[in-house]
Amino acid sequence: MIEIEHLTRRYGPRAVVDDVSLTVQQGEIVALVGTSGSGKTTLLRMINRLIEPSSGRVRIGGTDTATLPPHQLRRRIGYAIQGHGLFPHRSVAQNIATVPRLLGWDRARIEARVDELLDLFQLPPAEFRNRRPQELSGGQQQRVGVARALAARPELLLMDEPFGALDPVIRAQAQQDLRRIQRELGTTLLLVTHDMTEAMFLAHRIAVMDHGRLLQCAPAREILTRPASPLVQALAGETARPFHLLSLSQVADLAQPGHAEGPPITPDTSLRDALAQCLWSGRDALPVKGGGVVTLAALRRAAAGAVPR
Ligand SMILES: Nc1ncnc2c1ncn2[C@@H]1O[C@H](COP(=O)(O)OP(=O)(O)OP(=O)(O)O)[C@@H](O)[C@H]1O
Repeated sequence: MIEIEHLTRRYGPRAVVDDVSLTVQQGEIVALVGTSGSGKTTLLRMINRLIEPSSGRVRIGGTDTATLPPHQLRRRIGYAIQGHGLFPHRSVAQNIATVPRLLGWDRARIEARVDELLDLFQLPPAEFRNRRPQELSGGQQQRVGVARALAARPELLLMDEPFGALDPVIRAQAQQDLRRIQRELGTTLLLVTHDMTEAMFLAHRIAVMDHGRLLQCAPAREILTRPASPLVQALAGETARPFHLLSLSQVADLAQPGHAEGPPITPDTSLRDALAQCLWSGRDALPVKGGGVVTLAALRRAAAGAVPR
């Protein structure tokens, strides 16, 4: 668990992070979103003390981070940034092994961990272990960056726009990978993103910042249906709101008995994709694999904020 208490960072008279308090539970994903320059990166970097707070406190698993030497703290916290920050002259395996080596793990344990992570990120170890970062695609480099951040099984992973540079297809894949891996490992994750769709897909709660202040921290559905202020509403994207709401639920949540023509849709498809299929194929209902249907009428109700099930 991370407890952020009245955290403030000033540059001169100006507080760029202003009295922010936030608790993140073990295994939870919180996405930090907000206007440009609102203090998201500064808040993230105060957690691993790449930036020192002017006042306030961060506790990780009950320990006040100010009581630990920063280098020791950083070995307990994974950190992944846009552009990956891989060491160009080191192999993939050496990059991933960075923190385990600093922690003095023995060679066999490090090698086993590197291969385990490469497998987890679907990069076959025999093929990728000895490559240099420049011999990888952008998406592969990004996965190695996250694997490196996770290498020493950190209790907490901080990510700053980790998928910002990826094209939409690889980005969607990277988001799915991250969600799967986070579930498998149970890592607590704090993520800065500019992409509200990404925040909604990944996060249990979304923290919205503006001018250094935390305006609201709540599950996506609440941010969309009960924004704390007009600015939160604007940041959540007013025109995209129905589509965001649909993206939060799956066909399985809305399926009802019945029969419909055409190719079936799988129960784990998002309602947003189901709507797209209805519109594109001109159908009023889609059959669901395994039985039942999802109807355009039900999708419309869900898009207007009705909670499925
Ligand atoms: N070293 C510094 N000295 C003075 N001001 C700084 C310094 N670092 C950051 N700032 C200011 O602090 C504010 C918050 O910056 P920060 O990078 O945390 O914002 P952000 O929300 O991550 O922005 P973006 O979304 O544009 O990446 C900005 O106005 C920035 O100009």
